[in-house]
Amino acid sequence: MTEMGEKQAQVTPMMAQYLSIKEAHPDCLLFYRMGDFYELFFDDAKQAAAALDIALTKRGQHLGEEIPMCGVPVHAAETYLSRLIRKGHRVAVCEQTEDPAEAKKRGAKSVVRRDVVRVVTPGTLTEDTLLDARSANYLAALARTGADGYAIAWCDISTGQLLCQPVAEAGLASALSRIAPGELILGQKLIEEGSALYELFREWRDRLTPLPESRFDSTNAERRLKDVFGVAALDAFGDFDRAELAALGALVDYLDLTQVGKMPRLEAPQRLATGALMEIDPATRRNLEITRTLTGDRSGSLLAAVDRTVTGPGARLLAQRLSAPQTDPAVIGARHDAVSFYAGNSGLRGDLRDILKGAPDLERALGRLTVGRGGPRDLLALRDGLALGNRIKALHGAADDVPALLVEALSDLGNHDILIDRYRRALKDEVPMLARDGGFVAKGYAPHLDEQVTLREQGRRLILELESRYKQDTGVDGLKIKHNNVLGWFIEVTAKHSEKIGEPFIHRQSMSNAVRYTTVELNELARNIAEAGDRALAIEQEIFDDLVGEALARAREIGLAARALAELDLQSAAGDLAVARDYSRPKVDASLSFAIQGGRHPVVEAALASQGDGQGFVANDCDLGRAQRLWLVTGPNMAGKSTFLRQNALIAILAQAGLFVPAANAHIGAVDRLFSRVGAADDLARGRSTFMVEMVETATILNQASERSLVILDEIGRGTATFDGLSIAWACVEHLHEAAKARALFATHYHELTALSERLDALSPHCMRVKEWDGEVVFLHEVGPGAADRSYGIHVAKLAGLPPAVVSRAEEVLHALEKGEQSGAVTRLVDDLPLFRAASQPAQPAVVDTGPSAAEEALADLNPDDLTPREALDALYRLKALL
Ligand SMILES: Nc1ncnc2c1ncn2[C@@H]1O[C@H](COP(=O)(O)OP(=O)(O)OP(=O)(O)O)[C@@H](O)[C@H]1O
Repeated sequence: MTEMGEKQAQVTPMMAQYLSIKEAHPDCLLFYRMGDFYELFFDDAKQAAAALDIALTKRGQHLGEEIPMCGVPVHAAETYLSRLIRKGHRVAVCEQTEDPAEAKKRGAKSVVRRDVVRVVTPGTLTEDTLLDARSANYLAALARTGADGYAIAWCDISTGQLLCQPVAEAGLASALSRIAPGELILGQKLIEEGSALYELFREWRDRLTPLPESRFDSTNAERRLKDVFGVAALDAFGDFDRAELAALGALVDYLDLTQVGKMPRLEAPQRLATGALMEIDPATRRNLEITRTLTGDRSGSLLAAVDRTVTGPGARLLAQRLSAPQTDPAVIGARHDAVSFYAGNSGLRGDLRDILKGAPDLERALGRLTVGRGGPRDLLALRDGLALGNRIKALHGAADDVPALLVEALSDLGNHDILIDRYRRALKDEVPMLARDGGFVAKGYAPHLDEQVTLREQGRRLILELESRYKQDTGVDGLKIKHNNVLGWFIEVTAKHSEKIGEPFIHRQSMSNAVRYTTVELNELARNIAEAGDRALAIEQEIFDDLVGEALARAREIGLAARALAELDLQSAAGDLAVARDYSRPKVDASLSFAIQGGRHPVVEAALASQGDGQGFVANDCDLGRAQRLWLVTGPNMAGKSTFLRQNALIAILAQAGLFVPAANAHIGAVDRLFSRVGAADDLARGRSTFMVEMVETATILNQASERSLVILDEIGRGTATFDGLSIAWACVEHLHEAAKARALFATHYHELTALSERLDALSPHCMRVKEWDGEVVFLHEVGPGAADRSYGIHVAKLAGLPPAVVSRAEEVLHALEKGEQSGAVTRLVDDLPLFRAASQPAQPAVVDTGPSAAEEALADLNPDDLTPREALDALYRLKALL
């Protein structure tokens, strides 16, 4: 035998099994179940030990080398899993799929059968401990076909919602940033270097799961989808193109692959029509801090400022609505009706919110049950969540004029009395996490279970009796009958009493200070107890499966009720917000108007209110009607330009998401796309400077904005030399006005741009008001018509604590530059550009010492006292001629 062959022959049967399972899951860490542990070997062990900071040990040898190993206890596996998933790993969980006793029957050396039962990936999580209760976790698939272009399909496996939409290549970034998937599966080719989308996917690289192209085959996909939904044709769900089918099919396929045959409950796929949602590109989404701030926190975002929901599902629905504002005035109006209803019924709203505060997360409980990972607590969640439905329906029973959206939600709560009643009878109020621990079925529900429980308890009582009898018989008072997992039941006495122990005691174990025995009688009792216990557990497991089965048979209805609870939470929370913060109902229609009266910034206003220093937020109007659709906003630094711009964009988002808005009045012609260019950040990871980022974002806007769009541009061009910046800003304003014709707010320090209002009819100059008081500047935060004349930058610099010497020097320079303006020595355009004025001053001629000039010499020769007036005049003429 060759050396290699010899080594291979040394591979133990268990290692051979491990290696073949591992080979089928090369991209995952393999959690290999051994008793009470999941063990990891070889490279997996090294990676996991480093990621989890646990000890790396060794176990036996493979091909002459020691095998690195680490392990995590099964009972604590979730915590370790969550850490691995967060660090970007995928984990294949491999369980023992037969009883070790069965394996033994095949021969002493046979290995227990094992199989991967689940592949844990970021987009397929269902455990509460692995998920954030207030944000959705989407798994998305992106497909491309030659004829139809791209499509994205996505689902939340804990809720079963399945959506898809066709997307143009240019819209991919927006769509992905809206969905924000926890995991994105896509064809390998799309992310190959050189692919047109390579750049786009860099941003998502931690969440990508590339798969072979064959998984995106639309014909296979169609077959698979028909299978999963049990239909002969998919037409009933909508008219899907090939790309959509491919994306949906790949998604379903991947679920099957990772859940290993336990397909989660999926609702019929819903198709999002093009144009149904307000498009918000990734930069705008980020900069407007809709669901997260620029630093990635929820707190400080628009979502956090307006979230008054009291349940996890309600919060998730709100995040989803804010991420995807609608464009259809009818859909939006229906939501506003619902908010209006709760805003106007404070008693009902308060009662509803009190009920909802105790609501369990029905959606996620159902999600876990459908993939076979549920436990008794999930059944309790169903029981209690569905029971709330009845109370909520009763609460609304007496209300008048309940709007359509809420009527539908109330009807979706459904009638689950039979299930609730059965669960009430079947389950205890305190139940363990896992069904296999037993002890969750209520007494009286199943007599044959109670019998076994009684037997088990009787057995325990008999053991106590036995203990006191043995104490008497032996005269050893300290004799005890105990139980542990290794020995089972045993009798224990301290070592010094051991000589008093004889018949019928059989020695089992000697410890340093105690000796353990058993007896035939105790063995008998123990066996009875164990058997009763096993039988009880088996019965409980059967009951559990039965209860789960009943829920799964009604999964669609329970899903609807869960969604309805989320909707009711969201709408009543929105009503509460409207009242508490004085938000009003916006009018959204198909016009092109954008008229906000008394608008406020939801986040800044809330922040000022919480500081409570009496400095309230100053409300401002904004009217981008046809005649003045482009506002040019000038004003000093710190006067509130950015706040004003952003507040109008946020008001549009809130209104179209279906919420009320922080304004006295708002009339908005539905915005189809929202663009912003605000703030500036380097994108060094992509090798883009601040100015480059600014220009890329500006280019997107100018290329894509139309008259239905809303554009906010803050200080375009400030990142480069003043001339360049002004020219770019100038051209952008012209383009927006003439070509895109979008409703737009343009904030700038280039006051020169206001001159454009003479030529561009719909350009309307506005400025932030300030008051000068005793040499100090007071910001009024008020927007009014007209243009600002100064920037007060030095004033702000002083407020910011620039050293006094620098501030006074800056004032000197400014003064000199302003005086220079009157010299008329530079062109008019340059005059208006303070920074460049200095550079453009004509250089002073260099002084070269060439001796006295002829005129100077002639002058030196003159003696005024000797001259008559006539001679003096002649001399003057001579001198002039010498120059
Ligand atoms: N309408 C308002 N009411 C009350 N305070 C406001 C208002 N608008 C802005 N502020 C306050 O003024 C601060 C500065 O506002 P903002 O950043 O919008 O100014 P800016 O004009 O864009 O400044 P810069 O030109 O320096 O970027 C804000 O942080 C906020 O606290």
